[in-house]
Amino acid sequence: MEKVLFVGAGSMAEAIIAGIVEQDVLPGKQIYVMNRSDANRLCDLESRYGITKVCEDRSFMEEIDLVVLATKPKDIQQVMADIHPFLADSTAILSVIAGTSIDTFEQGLGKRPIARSMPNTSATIGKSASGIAFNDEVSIEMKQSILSLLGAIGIVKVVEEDDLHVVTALSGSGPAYIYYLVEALEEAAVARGLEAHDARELIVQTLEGAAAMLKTTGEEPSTLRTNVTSPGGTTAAGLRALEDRQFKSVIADCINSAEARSRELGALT
Ligand SMILES: NC(=O)C1=CN([C@@H]2O[C@H](COP(=O)(O)OP(=O)(O)OC[C@H]3O[C@@H](n4cnc5c(N)ncnc54)[C@H](O)[C@@H]3O)[C@@H](O)[C@H]2O)C=CC1
Ligand SMILES: O=C(O)[C@@H]1CCC=N1
Repeated sequence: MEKVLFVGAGSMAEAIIAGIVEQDVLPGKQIYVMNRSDANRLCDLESRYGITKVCEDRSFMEEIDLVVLATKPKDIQQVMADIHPFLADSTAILSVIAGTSIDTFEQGLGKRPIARSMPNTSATIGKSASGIAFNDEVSIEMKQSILSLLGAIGIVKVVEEDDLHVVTALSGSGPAYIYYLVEALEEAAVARGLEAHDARELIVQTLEGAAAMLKTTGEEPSTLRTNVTSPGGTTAAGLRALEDRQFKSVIADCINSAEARSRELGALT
């Protein structure tokens, strides 16, 4: 894969571009980026990542190997109408758009190789947790190229297309839940008298340590939780407060609501 065009230059596109450039998967100049408006945004990306910015000219498009669609779902019909006439038949599509189905892309862009994925913003530092599904037009070689592109920005799981809705709810939106947890922990700690700076460092290290324990020990989270929980101790008291407030049911509501919204967004496009 030599030339990749990003349509949409928002936070997700930047996270992936940053990951690709940082991991040296493609030189910046082979990454073309177009946006609806905001020329300053394209200049900014050009100066930071060395990408090639695209304005009115569409003649370069027939040389593009892969188009990454990174607009909001509501803009996709307009995007497809804009780019379809200029794409070569062999150009593949990689969507990162929440909800929108492969079927919708096939209707708007014709039967061609299409991958629908769901990365997350930790792509910026090569730590995305992405899901992906392919249509039947994607060759083995193209699949490998796309998987290595996404692999450069983190881990990738190939899933059934329908499961991308729950992947979106879990790991696409997931970083926001973790940041919200950090906010809540910090507010509680500050309310109990800790300096915000100290609280933040303690929380982030606790998250990092817990994630590393899960990865390196291979233990079940419930076992690791039990190891922390002394009978009659502080952790048991804290966990009891979470259970009293139906913590697991709140989290299930969170995932179910996000999944339902992904399906809704898909139906709207
Ligand atoms: N932000 C996140 O954490 C994640 C977002 N996504 C998906 O990525 C997509 C983009 O999300 P964000 O980057 O957060 O949104 P964003 O609003 O930051 O970026 C969207 C960009 O698309 C551009 N755009 C709109 N219409 C266009 C058109 N016709 N032609 C060219 N460019 C156009 C806008 O100018 C904007 O820069 C969404 O579909 C979202 O579901 C997926 C995974 C994670
Ligand atoms: O909130 C959203 O709709 C997008 C999809 C996953 C993360 N951000």
